[in-house]
Amino acid sequence: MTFLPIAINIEGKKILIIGGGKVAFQKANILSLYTRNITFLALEFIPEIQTHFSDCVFLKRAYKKCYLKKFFLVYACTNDNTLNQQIAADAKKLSILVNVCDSPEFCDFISPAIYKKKNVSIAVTTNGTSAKQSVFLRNTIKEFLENAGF
Ligand SMILES: C[C@@]1(CC(=O)O)c2cc3[nH]c(cc4nc(cc5[nH]c(cc(n2)[C@H]1CCC(=O)O)[C@@](C)(CC(=O)O)[C@@H]5CCC(=O)O)C(CC(=O)O)=C4CCC(=O)O)c(CCC(=O)O)c3CC(=O)O
Ligand SMILES: NC(=O)C1=CN([C@@H]2O[C@H](COP(=O)(O)OP(=O)(O)OC[C@H]3O[C@@H](n4cnc5c(N)ncnc54)[C@H](O)[C@@H]3O)[C@@H](O)[C@H]2O)C=CC1
Repeated sequence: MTFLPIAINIEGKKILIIGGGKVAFQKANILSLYTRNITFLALEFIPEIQTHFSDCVFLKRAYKKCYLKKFFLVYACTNDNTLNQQIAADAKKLSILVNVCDSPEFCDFISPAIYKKKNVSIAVTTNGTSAKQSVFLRNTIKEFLENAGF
């Protein structure tokens, strides 16, 4: 796997999160540092998502390929590994960039661990190999910068 870190323009672009559990909530929380243009599609949503993202769009239904149309980025965050891989295959056919929460090798892009302050974003990735290490490094950098008065 080789992932190039880039910063992508999402102004006016719609983002779809498929899944309504803890991982979907985590992805949405990070996305919401940048946009509220988020649609959730799942059979069930945890209450935290419904409370914190009440201004977003909710589609309570089973996944079908046709729902991917018109989205710029898609996050496959269901608890069904086969379905997540199917979503990745469907997105690729439609030339939509996809993140798959349980299979880095199927990701067009991965989610870094982010520290954001105003226009500055510091993003750490491990090329998809260890989310835990990314989180540890992000937290260490954040603490360092906060202690330095940034
Ligand atoms: C490849 C990637 C794809 C992607 O999702 O984008 C991926 C994949 C996987 N994560 C797994 C586990 C966990 N992930 C987290 C948390 C985060 N994961 C994130 C990113 C990424 N995770 C991408 C790589 C980024 C890189 O290159 O380093 C963060 C940084 C950003 C975000 O999600 O937005 C976010 C922190 C958000 C924050 O704090 O801000 C925690 C909780 C924690 O550590 O705090 C655990 C439990 C750890 C434990 O308990 O051990 C598993 C095993 C699943 C299983 O089978 O159980 C896989 C699958 C696999 O690796 O095969
Ligand atoms: N990348 C990451 O940061 C992490 C990834 N994971 C992986 O993420 C997966 C999801 O974890 P959780 O959010 O905790 O799961 P969860 O069980 O809380 O939520 C799963 C969601 O998928 C939805 N879903 C299932 N089948 C569906 C279908 N056919 N159509 C539409 N929606 C459907 C459910 O309605 C539910 O909202 C886990 O299986 C795990 O492998 C786990 C931890 C961290």
